[in-house]
Parts: sequence; C-alpha cells; structure tokens
Amino acid sequence: MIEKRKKEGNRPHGGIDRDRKGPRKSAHGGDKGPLRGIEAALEVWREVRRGRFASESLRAISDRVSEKDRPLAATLVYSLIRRESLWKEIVGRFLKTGSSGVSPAVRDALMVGAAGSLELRTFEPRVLVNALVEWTKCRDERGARVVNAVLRRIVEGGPEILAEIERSVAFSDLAMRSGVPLWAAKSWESSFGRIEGRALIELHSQPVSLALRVSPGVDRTEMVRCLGEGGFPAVESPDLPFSIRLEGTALPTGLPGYDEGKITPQSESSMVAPLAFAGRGKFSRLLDMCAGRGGKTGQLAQTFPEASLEGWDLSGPRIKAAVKEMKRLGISDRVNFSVGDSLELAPSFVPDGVLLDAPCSGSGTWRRHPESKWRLSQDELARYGAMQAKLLGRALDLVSTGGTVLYCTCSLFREENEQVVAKAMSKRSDVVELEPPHELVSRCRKGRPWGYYTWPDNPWTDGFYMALLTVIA
Ligand SMILES: C[S@@+](CC[C@H](N)C(=O)[O-])C[C@H]1O[C@@H](n2cnc3c(N)ncnc32)[C@H](O)[C@@H]1O
Repeated sequence: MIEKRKKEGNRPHGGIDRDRKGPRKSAHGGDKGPLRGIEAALEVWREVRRGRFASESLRAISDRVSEKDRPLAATLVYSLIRRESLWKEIVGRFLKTGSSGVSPAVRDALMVGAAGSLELRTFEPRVLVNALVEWTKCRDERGARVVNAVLRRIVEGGPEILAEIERSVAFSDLAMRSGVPLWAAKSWESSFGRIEGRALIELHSQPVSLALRVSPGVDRTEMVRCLGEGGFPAVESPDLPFSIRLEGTALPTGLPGYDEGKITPQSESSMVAPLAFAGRGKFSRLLDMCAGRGGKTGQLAQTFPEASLEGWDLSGPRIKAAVKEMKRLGISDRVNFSVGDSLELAPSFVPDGVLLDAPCSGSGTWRRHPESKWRLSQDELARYGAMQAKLLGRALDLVSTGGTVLYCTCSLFREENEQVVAKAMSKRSDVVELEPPHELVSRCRKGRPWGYYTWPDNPWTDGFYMALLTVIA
C-alpha cells in the first residue's frame, strides 16, 4: 500500500486521466455536466499539492474541459485552496481512521467533497458525492466506499460543524474560517495588536477583483465606457485618479484597450508605489533592481517621461516578458534590461532613484494566490528576510548621495519589512527615512517604526509595504 502511494506521488504531471489504471475513460461513463468540472478540479488540486499554481494548472487543462465546466472547476478548486485547513479539520472529524490511513485519492476526493458540499451552492450534494465516488473507484476501489460513507456524513453533519466554527470566538477558529495559517495569524496579531490583527485576518475571506492602471493621455471615463461596452462593467476608482475598478477578474488579453497599451492590470496597492517617488521631484536615472515582468518599470517610465531606466531581474523569462511589456506600452526605447543577480550587476549610470520591489512571501496577495499561504514556513520567511536585507544594502550602495531608494514588498510580515529596513539602517549611519507624499500616507498604516502598509481592505487592493529612504552626505 505504501509503495503504491509513493508511486502515485512521483508520477509525472499530466492530463485528467493520466494516472488512472486501465484504459482512459471518464469516471462517470462520459457524462457531460458537473462531473467534468469536478474531475478537472481534482486534477488541478493534485497539481497544486505538487507545488503548482492553480491558475497555471487550470490553463494547462483548459482545452480538455468544456467552456461551461471551466468556471465550475475553478470555483471548486479555489474554495478548497482558500480554506484548506478548514476542510482538513472537517474531514478529520468524520474520518475516524485519520487521513494517513487512506490513499491520496481518497484524501483528495474527501477534501474536494467537503469544500464543494459545504461552501458552494452550485452542486447538488448527491451528484457531487456520486461523481467523487466514481472518480475514486478508478484509483482505489476499496477507498471509494470510504469516500461514499464519509462524504454522506459530511453532507449531513458538516453544516452544523461549519456553523459552529463560523460562530466561534476562538482565535484558531477565526484563522481557520478566514483561510489564514494559524502561525501567520498569530504573527499578525502580535505585530498589529489584538483588534487590528484580527481585523486583518478577517479581511482574508473577502473576494478580490481586478484593477487597471490607465496609461497617461488615456481618457479614463472613456475607457470605462469602452470596457462596459465590451462586457466588462467597470468604475473609476475613487482612490486613485488613474485606476479603473472591474467588477470581477478577467484575462488581460480579453480587455479592450489592453493590446494598445491603454490599460495595465495591477492592484491599486502596487500602483501607489511609484507615487512615493513622485513626491521627490524629478528623476533622470532610475534603476529597478527586481523588474520581474516589468509591471512597475512600465509605470515608473510613464510617471517620469524624461528619465532613463534600467531594469534587472534574475529570471530570463521574466525579463523577456518585461521587454514585451515595454513594447506594448510604447516605451521600449526608454528602458534597458539585464538578466542577472542584482547583488552583482553594475548599472550603466549612478541612479538618482532605485526601486527595490523585493522577492517576498507574497503574503499580501494571499487572497489572489491562495496556494502560497499553505506552502510558506517561518524558516522560509527568515530566508526571505536575509535576502531582502542584502538587496536593500546593495540598493543603498548604488544610489547617488541624496537619491531615493524605495523598498517595497507585497508582504504583511514585519520580518520582510520593518525588520529588513532596521537591519539595513543599523549598518549605516547615513541612511534616513523620508516621508512619502501626503495623499499616499493618508491611505496607509504606519509601520513600526519604519515604512507604511496598505491593507487588503477592498477587492482591488492587496497587502503591501513600502519604505522610502535616502542616503545623506
Ligand atoms: C516582487 S517580484 C518583482 C515584480 C515586479 N517589480 C513587477 O512589478 O512586476 C521580485 C522579483 O525579484 C526577482 N529576483 C529575486 N532575487 C533576485 C536577485 N538576487 N537579483 C535580481 N532579481 C531577483 C524575481 O525573479 C522576481 O521577478
């Protein structure tokens, strides 16, 4: 039995039927309808368990799932991932043998069944249970009986347990129902205090939507009208004069105006970062030390049309995407990119502004990318902190005297934020913090003591941290 499980875990990734024994067949005799969505959700969930992002896996199998079933699969798998620890807890209460006593196929079916039957109203519980039993039968004949029995008990008794957890005032239940790992919830409570920490945890059960940055020279009102006519209801953001808020999420390529560079999908928290520079007057040489796919590089270039820019990143594919992004925005001639380690590369100029959008845990974007939260450990957080401190030290070495360094992360952990700034400042006596522009500060929470946070307190804004520093003579 153990041997068999090991093999299953090691099998290469593949399509919906790949790891079934025997001839390829639908687990439900080729039925159309919800089963295909459920089967796809199971495949994606298994890929996520192996370290992939759900969005990536959904894309990879999209041509094997009918258009009608795609949203079903996505909704199901994301409900599972968002509150993984909650479903695990509920499954554990009904599975008397404990989850280590059953095969991975049984565990997967139970997790999908718990999330689907208790959170989503799209599924008729009987249909969902039958589909999961059939799916399990193809992998673990005996296990299918367990799935049948346990899921029927969950459908019956699960709502009461869920209601109990929803009502509970226990801190661990708050974390579980909000989909925040307990260790992270404790860390936020200790960083932000009891009331604020709990409020932050609760924000994690709120949905997310897409925001669009409007390029300079584009009429925002007209753009909103265009999007609406194209089937994407949108409104002008009351918080930022160049942001549009969509009602939901959408693939950028499907949006009117995207190909022409008129709009760029970006969360509002990330859009405010370049505003921190804007309060510091003019810049002529800007360095983006971790340019990634060029999201903020493009905005910096648009905000400072007179400046030359250089962008670096360790990842070749990301820099390739950044080059493409500059073309889309029509600013290719303004930015030079290099692939390499920012701790070693040398800029072609002495920058008067350095953006360090550091690699981080991404904890501020957990509502958008829920897989990452279950993978992160406190050890990894410490490794991020060490890397970020080195990168910030390098940014301060590179910037001109009197120049500006903007350090930012999409993390809500002090270990990646205030503590990194404190470490960098403790190494040099010539670094001081600058006050960002008032319109930015007024939307933020003060870090303790360094920097500012945005919180994920509306669907278009993520958790984000920024600290503006300068090197004095
Ligand atoms: C938060 S992302 C940057 C996102 C980007 N600024 C944007 O707005 O789209 C961090 C980036 O840092 C890059 N990175 C990590 N370590 C690096 C290093 N030592 N040198 C250069 N880039 C690095 C990663 O490849 C990743 O693209």
